[in-house]
Amino acid sequence: MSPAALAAFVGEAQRTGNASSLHSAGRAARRAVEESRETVARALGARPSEVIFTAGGTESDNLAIKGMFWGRRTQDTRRTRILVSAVEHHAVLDPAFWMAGHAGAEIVLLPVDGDGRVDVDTLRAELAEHADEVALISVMWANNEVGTLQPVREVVRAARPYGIPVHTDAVQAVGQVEVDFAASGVDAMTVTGHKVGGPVGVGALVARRDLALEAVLHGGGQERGVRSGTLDGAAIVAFAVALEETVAALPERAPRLAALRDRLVEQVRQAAPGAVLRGPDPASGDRLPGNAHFTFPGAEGDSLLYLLDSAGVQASTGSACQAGVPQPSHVLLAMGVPEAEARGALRFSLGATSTQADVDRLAAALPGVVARAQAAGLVSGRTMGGAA
Ligand SMILES: Cc1ncc(COP(=O)(O)O)c(C=O)c1O
Repeated sequence: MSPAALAAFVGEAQRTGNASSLHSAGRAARRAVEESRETVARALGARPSEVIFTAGGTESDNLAIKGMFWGRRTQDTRRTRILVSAVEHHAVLDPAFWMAGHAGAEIVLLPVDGDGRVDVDTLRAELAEHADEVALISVMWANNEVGTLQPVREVVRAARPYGIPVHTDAVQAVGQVEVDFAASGVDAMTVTGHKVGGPVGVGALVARRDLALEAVLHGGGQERGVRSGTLDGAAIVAFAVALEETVAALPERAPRLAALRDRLVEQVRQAAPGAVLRGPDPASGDRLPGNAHFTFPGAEGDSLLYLLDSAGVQASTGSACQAGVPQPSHVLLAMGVPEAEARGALRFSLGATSTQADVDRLAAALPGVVARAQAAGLVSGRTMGGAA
């Protein structure tokens, strides 16, 4: 957490009032929450009344997918289709598929190109044929694995003539690129605290007031009745402080991160000549400035991750485990990366505290780490090209 966010968190946590209570301590807590709502709205180009506080990105995505589906379905029972990009985070994909199993939804996965960019032509074709059956569209602002910036405005333009609501998961985008809710034209947008220097376990769904959105959490009727539960004032206040700070620092940070990322890409290519950069060309401007993602032929992502960790470098594979077995990333598979290559994936994320020294440490460790991971791959038989 950023020092300012931490200080705000601690200060607010010492308050005794509950933001739903009417006594003076409660009213003071309520005021702090409402000021934070204004701050969050200002930072995201939204109105305060559009900000629904939640317990983070996963909850916001679940509220968007389930709440928009039910909201639309209630108005028109023919609307059973949920259109989502094939590279969404599991916090979007899993509620969508859950709705298929439990609420009669039909999921249409929108394909992506080799850089992970959603194919808007497929979306247009789908809408031309089935617009009356579509409940909602969800396409993320930026991909969390390969950093691809999605054509969200084009998605909105395609959807608007049919009046179909669009949700975007902007968890990764906020603080890395300019995000303006009103200008984007989307109907709902997910953000989370821990990606902007705030606490974990807090976030928001920004949603237009005229969006049909059913509650997922029922109870005390907080947050305009769509998200019941006593508000976590300390987390909300700290989230607002961090978000404001992060957005204000964007003009300085984005070019600095992009330059550092470009050097990282260059140094990784020199240190590991077989490494393949995945996602858009950094020079295209279609990629998050703080993201670099590679596959390393013949190596397992998990081996690379653990070996780098012991060299003091933290990276992420982006893939999930099922029954203890690492699965290749659905994002890379959707981009057409062969499964064997997708197994050797590593994502490097640069943030506010990243430095050239971090990149140098990675470059110094990489040749030995890749050689050891490839040797381990040979032993386990999980090598590129399916040897053994
Ligand atoms: C794109 C995206 N969506 C949703 C989430 C989930 O957010 P949270 O961890 O706040 O639940 C993440 C987490 O990193 C993410 O990267």
